[in-house]
Amino acid sequence: MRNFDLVIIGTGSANSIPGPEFDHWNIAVVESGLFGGTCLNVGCIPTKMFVYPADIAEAVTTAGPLNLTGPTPTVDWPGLRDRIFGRIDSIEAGGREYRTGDRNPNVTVFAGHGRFTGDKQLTVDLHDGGTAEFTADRVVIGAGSRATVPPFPGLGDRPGEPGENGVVFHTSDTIMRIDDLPASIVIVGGGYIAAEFAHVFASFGTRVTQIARGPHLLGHHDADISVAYTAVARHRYDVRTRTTVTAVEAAPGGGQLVHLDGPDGTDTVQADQLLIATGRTPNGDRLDLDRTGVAMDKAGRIVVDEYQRTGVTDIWALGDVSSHYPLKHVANAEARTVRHNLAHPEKLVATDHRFVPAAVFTHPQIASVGCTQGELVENGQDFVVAQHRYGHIAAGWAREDETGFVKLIADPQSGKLLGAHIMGPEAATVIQPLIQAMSFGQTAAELARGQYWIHPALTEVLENALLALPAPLEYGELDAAEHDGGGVAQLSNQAEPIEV
Ligand SMILES: Cc1cc2nc3c(=O)[nH]c(=O)nc-3n(C[C@H](O)[C@H](O)[C@H](O)COP(=O)(O)OP(=O)(O)OC[C@H]3O[C@@H](n4cnc5c(N)ncnc54)[C@H](O)[C@@H]3O)c2cc1C
Ligand SMILES: NC(=O)c1ccc[n+]([C@@H]2O[C@H](COP(=O)([O-])OP(=O)(O)OC[C@H]3O[C@@H](n4cnc5c(N)ncnc54)[C@H](O)[C@@H]3O)[C@@H](O)[C@H]2O)c1
Repeated sequence: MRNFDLVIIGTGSANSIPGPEFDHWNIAVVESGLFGGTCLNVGCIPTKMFVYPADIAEAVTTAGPLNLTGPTPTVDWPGLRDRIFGRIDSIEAGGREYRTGDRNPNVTVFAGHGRFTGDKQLTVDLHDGGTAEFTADRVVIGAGSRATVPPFPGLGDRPGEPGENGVVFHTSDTIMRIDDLPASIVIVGGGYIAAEFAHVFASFGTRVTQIARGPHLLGHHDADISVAYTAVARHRYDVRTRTTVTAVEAAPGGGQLVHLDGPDGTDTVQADQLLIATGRTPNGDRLDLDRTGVAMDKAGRIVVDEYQRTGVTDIWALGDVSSHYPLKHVANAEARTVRHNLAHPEKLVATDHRFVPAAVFTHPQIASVGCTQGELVENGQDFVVAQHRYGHIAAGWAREDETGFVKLIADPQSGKLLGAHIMGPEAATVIQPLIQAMSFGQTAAELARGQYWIHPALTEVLENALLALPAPLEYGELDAAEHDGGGVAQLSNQAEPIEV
């Protein structure tokens, strides 16, 4: 049986591991799907390529307060879709060609589903019908995750294809490739994917109904953000919270009938398309891990330590298959850790998971880093809070922004930030100085006054929020700091959700 120095399962972030330092190793790369993984093919990149035109359509159609009125843009969906995937599909093909071609003579690509058959022994069910069996000195598992589809009555198990009862549903894997812009869509789920696609379709003029079982959308975010975001979303489209799907059936005239049970009783919504966005499941359960001794936790994630080591020597895991943070920038960071540790087993480095930021590219954008207020209350940790509205800085006036805000949470003793939560224009970019301050140990006061803030840029909303935080020395003397322009500072547990 052939032996490889290294076997890599999955070509998402793990595909960045084979580099010049491993040119003397025989490496097997196993990929069952599209080369480049989720982010490139069905995740971050295509979704954001849909979000950007959606942002423009939304801005144009809601520019009345800026004294701009005009026709609603017409969306050429097939053109938009083909432009996006024309670029992505060629990158996918180029990535596959790069690894299989002459430029990587030490790499063998196996197109098929890999799984363990023994201790560091694997088999691949090849797409061409054969199998490949080999052993490995080292294995990197970067097998990612897949869309979770709940067993709603009437729902089949193959997205994008009619079930026996004629029902067609989509996941994020298939919805971006549909033939036409739907007149109506039901989106099930209250998380990231639902928020981003609801924004895309609502901006393009599709009638959106979003179904969430919790009381608010984006329920894992800081409560002020999820309450405020839910209110904004309700102004844009039909949001049904505390609502569950009881059954789905094909509508007689085409489309789907989605039966619901919510606070006002039962209801049925008919829509051209149905998108299920109810979370993702790590793919470790499809690797026969018990054959090699790699453990998974109760949520199905492969258990790794801070060096990305599984419990089995020389088997590593990274990204969605093992991470508590299923985000591309985290998968990439974990891949860098594994790459270093494979090359320098005597000098291991750990992945820095201290301050993992995330953004939801919906409307308005949302970005966060660190603890939520709810987590701090639960942990009994002391904190101070400050908020500042975009509408109270000049860049917010320019936009007539009425909903955006920054919420900062800080440690009253050290003056360092514990968490930051932003909803508003360019939140994913605006938050970066806060991530930097937290990562490098700067205090809120140092960040606020140790640098210039360009006027009149969006980042002034951070400057004002930072200044609204009580300084560590003032802690205990202050119960509510007034700050010009609408910021508020409050001691622990006194922060009220801001109203929109
Ligand atoms: C719609 C959507 C939007 C997203 N947007 C963002 C975003 O804006 N920002 C962000 O940070 N994150 C985003 N994410 C999350 C991000 O895409 C993932 O966290 C990231 O891609 C995970 O990378 P990975 O390398 O762990 O796994 P993947 O990229 O999923 O790679 C795993 C690969 O392994 C292959 N594979 C699995 N099992 C096997 C097997 N047994 N044998 C062979 N091959 C196998 C799969 O085919 C896949 O190609 C988004 C996700 C989705 C679904
Ligand atoms: N911008 C980004 O960074 C970005 C964008 C998209 C996805 N992602 C990543 O992908 C992951 C998956 O996204 P997602 O939106 O599918 O998951 P999510 O965890 O963000 O949200 C899942 C939603 O589905 C609901 N849900 C779960 N099971 C359900 C059921 N049986 N019935 C009804 N509702 C149910 C949950 O209550 C939640 O509202 C995210 O956690 C995130 O890490 C990131």
